[in-house]
Amino acid sequence: MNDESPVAVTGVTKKFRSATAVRSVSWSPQRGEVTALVGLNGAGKSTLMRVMTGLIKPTQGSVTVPAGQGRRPLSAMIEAPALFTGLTVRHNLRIHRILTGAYPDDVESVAALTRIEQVMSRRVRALSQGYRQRVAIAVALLGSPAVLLLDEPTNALDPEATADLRLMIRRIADRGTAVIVSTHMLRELEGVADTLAVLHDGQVLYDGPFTSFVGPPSLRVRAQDAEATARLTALLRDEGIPARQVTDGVRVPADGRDADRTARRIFTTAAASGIGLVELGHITPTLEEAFHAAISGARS
Ligand SMILES: Nc1ncnc2c1ncn2[C@@H]1O[C@H](COP(=O)(O)OP(=O)(O)OP(=O)(O)O)[C@@H](O)[C@H]1O
Repeated sequence: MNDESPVAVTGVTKKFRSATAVRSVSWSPQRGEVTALVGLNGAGKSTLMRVMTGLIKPTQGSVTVPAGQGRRPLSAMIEAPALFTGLTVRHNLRIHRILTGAYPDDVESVAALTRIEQVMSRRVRALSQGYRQRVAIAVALLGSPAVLLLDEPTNALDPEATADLRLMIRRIADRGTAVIVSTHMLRELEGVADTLAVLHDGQVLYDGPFTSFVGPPSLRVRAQDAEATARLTALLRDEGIPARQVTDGVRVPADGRDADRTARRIFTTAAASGIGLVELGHITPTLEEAFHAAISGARS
């Protein structure tokens, strides 16, 4: 764990009687960053979050949460928000303020951060799903937690409420909290999350910058037939071009300004050897392609 990580997960495995939900996960989300914890249904996201909160004990490994230096060390919203639906929003916040030992001023500051000031006097049961979710997050923010875990917070939200939530998550992280948000929808936190952690079958397959996950663009080359494709791949490699044969042709990494020059070299090499090209174009992998590639790599 470094100075920037307010929580460290070390070698955590969680076994249930019939399933291993989390396998040897080591992970340390960073202060001031939004981390998207992405995985298919059953990948182990909720279990990992529950272990991080201390709700369940790991079978192996440990979770270290240093003292919060005046802040609450860790707070979470997992499953349905625990709100008193017959009470007003302000009353809910005041009760949780006392339960968490937060400062009285915190009630107004979390209300401002989650933009719920205009519903403070309304009963929770009269609120829309989007506002209930905001109130639940406001409750979780009492005491300025160093780490905030949100488990599938956009479930049941409409697109507008989801967009609001994305902005809110960013604002919270910008105040120095490590915000970890689980979702099974890869694109949901694109543009908001700094870091992506891909969980599959209980294991972390990728943990790094969100923007690096898809990898660089490449050139897609298709020759007239399989024999020509294999020959072209070998010729390009002889020329020092890192060509890779794939099922539908040849891929050549091609980033930025070099891409056009590399494309011309491929064209010239093919023409000089009498290889007919059926296709030569740029491709940028999508998030989904990168995700499926990561998962199928783990399966093989
Ligand atoms: N209390 C439990 N007892 C037995 N098995 C469990 C328990 N909790 C989770 N599991 C199993 O552990 C695996 C991971 O479940 P988990 O709920 O952590 O995944 P998830 O990524 O949060 O999925 P989802 O997106 O569907 O909520 C699944 O196979 C699940 O059936």
